Amino acid sequence: MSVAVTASDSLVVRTVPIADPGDLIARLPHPAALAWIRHGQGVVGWGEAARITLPGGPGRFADAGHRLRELFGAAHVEDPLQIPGSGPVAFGSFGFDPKSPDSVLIVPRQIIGRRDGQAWLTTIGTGPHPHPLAHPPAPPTQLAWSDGALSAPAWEQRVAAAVERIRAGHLGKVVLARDLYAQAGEPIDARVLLQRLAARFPGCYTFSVAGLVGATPELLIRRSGGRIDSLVLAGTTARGADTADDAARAARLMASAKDRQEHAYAAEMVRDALAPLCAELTVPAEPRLLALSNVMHLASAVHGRLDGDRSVLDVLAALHPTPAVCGTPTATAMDLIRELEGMDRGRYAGPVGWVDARGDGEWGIALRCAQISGTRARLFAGCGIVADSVPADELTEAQNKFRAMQYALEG
Ligand SMILES: C=C(O[C@@H]1C=C(C(=O)O)C=C[C@H]1O)C(=O)O
Repeated sequence: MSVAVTASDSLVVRTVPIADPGDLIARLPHPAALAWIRHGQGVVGWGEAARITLPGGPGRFADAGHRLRELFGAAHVEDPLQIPGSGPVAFGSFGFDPKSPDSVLIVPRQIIGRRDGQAWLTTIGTGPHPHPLAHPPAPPTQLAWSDGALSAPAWEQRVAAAVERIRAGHLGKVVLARDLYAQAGEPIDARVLLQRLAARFPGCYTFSVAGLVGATPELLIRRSGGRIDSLVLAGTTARGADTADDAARAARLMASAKDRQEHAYAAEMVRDALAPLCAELTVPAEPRLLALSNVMHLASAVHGRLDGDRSVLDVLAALHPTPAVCGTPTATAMDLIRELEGMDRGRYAGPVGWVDARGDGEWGIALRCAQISGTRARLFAGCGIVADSVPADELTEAQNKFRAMQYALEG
């Protein structure tokens, strides 16, 4: 594990209320953006007061909590607001696979937050603060697309292999993903992607952490004081060509035994993982429909009240990976993903979000996203596979999910 504190060993943190800053993304001074925004509310940050990189292992969430308690515990904090997201905040993104060494937490030098009619600015670290650079965002140009680890037909064969394993009784569900590359003529500016995603998917969580940029509909866990919320998604169909087609597709999704089963695996695991941590927990008996501009999902909104003093990172440790992105049983599905996907997911399908010094925070599952490295974007999309899955349909579903980031890059 490495902790690079770039400002000062003991952080100096100051939060002040500010007038409504308007569009948070427009406030980001340069492409290395940190962001977590939904319906125009959330937190954005820039600069690095500290960066914590974590080795792999199932203990990475506990390690992260420990390092942050040390860092924030030693900080000199002035925070008259004392609300979720005020005071010191770390943006984070964890590797999907416990074997992945990619997990990272970044404490920015400056943060702007906006929620429920309140706005604040937090400055972290001593010394001069980086001045907003006059670096206006420019959209990507000359995009060239190519397959990632597997071509579409090769990936369909892997889905067929997964269906065979499921039918043979090895497991109930596995989520298989694909990657896709986009090469641009100039370095890709995350702010353009964030603007496009936030405008097209206002109800999703538009995020950017250490080059991982996307708009996820899936809230893994929000902690505000003792209260927690989660939105479990699994079971997907494309949007219809017109209103009648859309309504017919929605009705088919709600009635589909295959999609209901995919969803039940995920909702039941989230219930079972949260129950021992909660004094109160409500899980709906039936999923409802969540419609996005590219796809529709079956969704279960879960609410609860934590028992005892647990940080949002403690809850993450209990939840990740849910069957929405891994499968059932978890260990068998993780092994099958390693065997069949032919790629390392990196931080795709891992938790992404932020945590403050009180242990409040909001974390989604990093979906509908791409890893940006200079002029290249690596996009990811996956689908839940069960006994009745049809490989060609799963390929179409993955292509529909890719559309979010393809739009972010192409406009
Ligand atoms: C794996 C992804 O999405 C997940 C899988 C879903 C499904 O299989 O129906 C639906 C929502 C997400 O939980 C993805 O978008 O890459």
